[in-house]
Amino acid sequence: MTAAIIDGKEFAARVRAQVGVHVARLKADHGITPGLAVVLVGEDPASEVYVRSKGKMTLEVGMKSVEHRLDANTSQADLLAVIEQLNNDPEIHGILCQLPLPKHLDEDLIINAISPAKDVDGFHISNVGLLGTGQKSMVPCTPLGCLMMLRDYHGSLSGMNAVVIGRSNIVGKPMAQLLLNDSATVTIAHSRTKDLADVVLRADIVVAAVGRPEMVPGDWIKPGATVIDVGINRLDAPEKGEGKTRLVGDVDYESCADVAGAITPVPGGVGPMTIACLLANTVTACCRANGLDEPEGLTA
Ligand SMILES: Nc1nc(=O)c2c([nH]1)NC[C@@H]1CN(c3ccc(C(=O)N[C@@H](CCC(=O)O)C(=O)O)cc3)C=[N+]21
Repeated sequence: MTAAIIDGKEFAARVRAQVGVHVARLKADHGITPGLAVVLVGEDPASEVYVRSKGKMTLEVGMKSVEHRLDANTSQADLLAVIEQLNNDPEIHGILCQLPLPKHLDEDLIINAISPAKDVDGFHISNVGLLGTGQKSMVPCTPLGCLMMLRDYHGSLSGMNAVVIGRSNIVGKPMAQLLLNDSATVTIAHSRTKDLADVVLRADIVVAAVGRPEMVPGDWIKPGATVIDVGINRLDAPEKGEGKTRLVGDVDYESCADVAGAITPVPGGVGPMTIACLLANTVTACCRANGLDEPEGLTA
């Protein structure tokens, strides 16, 4: 078998176009421009790529984009003051504080200082609790993007066996909640899981989110299964020339694509969907903040 490629880049462009329609409508009918603020503390190469791409796309869909770049040794009090200012700014509907933060800052405390209504990452404990109880929340962007692609490809996920590899608060756990809310049978596997190969072999849907380059080989994949690769790992690629790198996922693409029914590539899979869902969340947050009906199909 050769897997169908789930084109996240193309799907994300469609989501952004939808977002753009809603932004235009908010402006024309209500005089409101959705605004997204990104807070970046210090320099992290993974965050840099993301922030640049995100800022460009925020403007492309017609939203207001604000960036706060703070020094790596910014104090917790100063960072909290910036967040408080954004919480109180009526032109800002979404706030994203780039993770990871420098070690001297308490990540949980900072995330929970963001107003839950503006928490477009969906990391605030209040949003985590709402998602876990199946209530309306802000849904983390990466799992939301994965869910959109899975629903689009399969229609219903009801009764499917889904295995999520990875138990992070950012991807693994919320992904499992979303799959469960869509009535899949969900297993969360992780570094201590026994007989991981056998667990993954039972899956109709595999979501790999461990951050270990190419760790899932094709012989762990049930023939015809759908493979969603969340990993974005940068490896040295001396064969491409001195100092060159290449991006690989958490699954071994070649061998998995031979067995799977469908697979997301890296790059061009989950990554672009994450950014599109950030924009979608910002429009959703803006509508909720203004008591307006929120767009359909842009959240879980
Ligand atoms: N609070 C917070 N929320 C985040 O969502 C968050 C974060 N912090 N910190 C950093 C990571 C990283 N991240 C990426 C999103 C999209 C791509 C992406 O679009 N990647 C392209 C390739 C980009 C390239 O060529 O390097 C792709 O997969 O096709 C990458 C990385 C979000 N993050």
